[in-house]
Amino acid sequence: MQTPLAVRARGIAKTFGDVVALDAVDLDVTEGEVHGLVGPNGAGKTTLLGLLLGLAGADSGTLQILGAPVGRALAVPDGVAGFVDGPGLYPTLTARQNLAALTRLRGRGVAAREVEEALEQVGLDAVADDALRGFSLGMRQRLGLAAALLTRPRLLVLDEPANGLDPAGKNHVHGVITGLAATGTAVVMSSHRMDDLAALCAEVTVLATGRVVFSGTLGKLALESGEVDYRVATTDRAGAARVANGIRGLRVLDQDEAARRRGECELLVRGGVAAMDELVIQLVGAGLSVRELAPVVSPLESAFLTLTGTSAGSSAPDIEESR
Ligand SMILES: Nc1ncnc2c1ncn2[C@@H]1O[C@H](COP(=O)(O)OP(=O)(O)OP(=O)(O)O)[C@@H](O)[C@H]1O
Repeated sequence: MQTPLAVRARGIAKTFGDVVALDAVDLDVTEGEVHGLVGPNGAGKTTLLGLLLGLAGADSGTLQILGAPVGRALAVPDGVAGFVDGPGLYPTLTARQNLAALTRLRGRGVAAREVEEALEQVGLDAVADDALRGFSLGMRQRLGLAAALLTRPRLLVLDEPANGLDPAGKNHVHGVITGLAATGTAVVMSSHRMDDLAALCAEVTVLATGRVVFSGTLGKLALESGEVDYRVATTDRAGAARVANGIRGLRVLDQDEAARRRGECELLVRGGVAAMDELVIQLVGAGLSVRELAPVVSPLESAFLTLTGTSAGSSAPDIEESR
């Protein structure tokens, strides 16, 4: 039997004046799945999350949330919780008072014990009686998540939940998200961090200027990376470069200036996974050491840059001449 869909979006379009924020967007999220939304700034992630939260309506297309069609009225659909552009909280109230006020606003009585548990889950129990105005961005994000937890959502929608989080805060947030998914809650979250998505998401949707350019598992996304730059640490750079230059599908790139100054025995090569495998086999066969082989940019990030037509910032290193 197929797992029921928590979100089913088809052909969603949304414009703001001349700006096309979403164009023919499809999205499927199953119950119990953590689904990542990625894309460069302005790709349409927040707009799409806003539609899921009932903050705006689509211009066209169909949207079903938790099995019910979303109409034109703007309201948070039943069973949905979350926030975009940071949670709406009261700066003068304490963390605990904020949670109590928010649950009262939603007309749902919540036992004091539930509030304590939610604060504990996001790691804010020690600062429960501190006023929100002294909270950092990461602490506010965690309190927003605690408020969402209290509604016992079946679909949780989060806009860059890892924003501003220190490692301990990140652990709490990751723990909450995976815990909710394990009990059947669907989570849709945007993030600019591929490592967070890799840690949490089964599937991702990549948006670029309002269009879906990829949807599927992270394994499938990594395959879109094509050629990736790797650093090879070896004891004999010149010898390793000779071997690498003889391998089909592999290019030796100029060592960056900083590494050259440090006198590092590092080789920078560009190629696909098969060419990289061949390099290791041939280096070892030639009696040359491979102390380390690591991608300069992770295959996931590389796939993202390729699919969205963005660059890694610095221009691609020049190709080194064969010796
Ligand atoms: N209320 C609005 N009025 C006018 N334009 C808007 C509005 N909301 C979004 N846009 C535009 O729609 C496009 C998509 O914006 P959106 O905020 O959804 O992107 P995003 O992927 O969330 O970006 P970021 O990563 O920077 O948060 C952008 O060009 C943005 O300027």
